[in-house]
Amino acid sequence: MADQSIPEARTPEKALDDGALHNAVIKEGVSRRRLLGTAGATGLVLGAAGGTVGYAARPSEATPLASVGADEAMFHGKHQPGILQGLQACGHLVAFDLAAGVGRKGAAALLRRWSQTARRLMAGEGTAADDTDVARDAGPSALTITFGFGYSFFARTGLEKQRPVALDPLPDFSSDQLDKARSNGDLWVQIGANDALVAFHALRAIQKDAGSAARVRWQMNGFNRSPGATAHPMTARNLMGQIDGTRNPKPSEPDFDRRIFVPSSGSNDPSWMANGSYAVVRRIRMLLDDWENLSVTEQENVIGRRKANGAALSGGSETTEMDLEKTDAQGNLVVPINAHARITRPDQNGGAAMLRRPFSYHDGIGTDGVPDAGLLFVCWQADPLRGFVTVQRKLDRGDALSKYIRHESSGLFAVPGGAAEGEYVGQRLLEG
Ligand SMILES: C=CC1=C(C)c2cc3[nH]c(cc4nc(cc5[nH]c(cc1n2)c(C)c5CCC(=O)O)C(CCC(=O)O)=C4C)c(C)c3C=C
Ligand SMILES: [Fe+2]
Repeated sequence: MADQSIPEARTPEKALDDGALHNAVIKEGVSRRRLLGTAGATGLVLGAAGGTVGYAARPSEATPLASVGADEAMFHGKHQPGILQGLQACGHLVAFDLAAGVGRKGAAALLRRWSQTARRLMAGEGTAADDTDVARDAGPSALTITFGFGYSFFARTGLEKQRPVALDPLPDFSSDQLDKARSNGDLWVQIGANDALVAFHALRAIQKDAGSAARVRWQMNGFNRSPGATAHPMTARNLMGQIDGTRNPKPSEPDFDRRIFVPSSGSNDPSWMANGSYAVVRRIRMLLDDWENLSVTEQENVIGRRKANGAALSGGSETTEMDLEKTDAQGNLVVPINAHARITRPDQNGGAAMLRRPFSYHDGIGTDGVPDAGLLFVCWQADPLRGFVTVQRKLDRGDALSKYIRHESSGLFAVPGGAAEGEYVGQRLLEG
């Protein structure tokens, strides 16, 4: 897999090797305002000089835990941040609906405010006014803030002609048990950071910026493993204990851009979506009591990969190609015919691929008496019909995993390309 791993030590603007997804646009540096003159800053400098430092052992005085705070993702760029960066430890997904009468002008003003806040906070600065101080003393901590538009945004702002066909509502799937109140929305914001206070600070700032122009429709909070928690960078695990993300498309693959990002020309998308991507967001509850009642062998047959190391059941290591034809002594397929990792493969789905970049969630015990926990499944693609929908249709027809999960909410959002210097996100739509 690779690697939804979160690297432990980074050099300035270092692009990680192919496996890593990807802090390619993360640069290491002491945040101007927050860290200067603090003990943390010293730790960071030591960390940068020291190269890779394993955190598996008990932290020593030289262990630069504070280096996590120094990681900074760029707000301006070809693509919005929060798509190519490695998984972050904390996340908030939040959808907003515009207030009645706000219209295109009000929406433009909101996106301008949000972009200014995102740029400042991602650089480790405070908000332009009335900062809450929640992230005071912390560095940027790899904060990313990503903005998207839902189907309903376009009618509310009189921009129907600019609505991409790709935003047409997702089809119903037979296994869906969706809560409409926690689905879709006019606007979507994804916040991720490697520090919980930094992420919360950003969430509050975005909410406050919304003012009376938009109200929160739904919000979900998630998490991933903290950077440095494992002895070496590795693919993330989910709450079922599986290594999850192994076969994500990699930026170095020749067709990566074509699969994940809308091209500048030659597609059916409106020009304002150039270099953008479509995010499908599904809150997927894991039926953990049922899952944990299975033996490890049964669990591995559901996925088609080993739980310990993510290797395909046909053998090898995590990155060894799965042998779909391999049979055991009795002639049975070693990777079961309905195993999740078999039937989701691009070569079983007409080439359909997506970049999965999820957060786990846990909201205590549900009213049904079992954990309200699972995956905030976020996947990115240039065309959701060719990506998510194709694969989910297949899963709906017979995925061994479906007995152990429940899709509880859904969203589809058009995420425009990154803002150039001096621009705000979505400007080409709102002022085009
Ligand atoms: C419609 C798309 C998908 C949904 C929904 C989905 C849910 C889901 N998946 C896991 C765990 C794993 N998924 C793995 C691989 C995998 N899953 C999808 C798509 C969806 N998953 C794809 C496209 C792939 C990769 C296929 C390939 O290219 O070979 C794996 C195996 C390791 C890996 O490659 O990541 C695991 C484990 C859960 C728990 C889940 C819902 C809660
Ligand atoms: Fe999956």
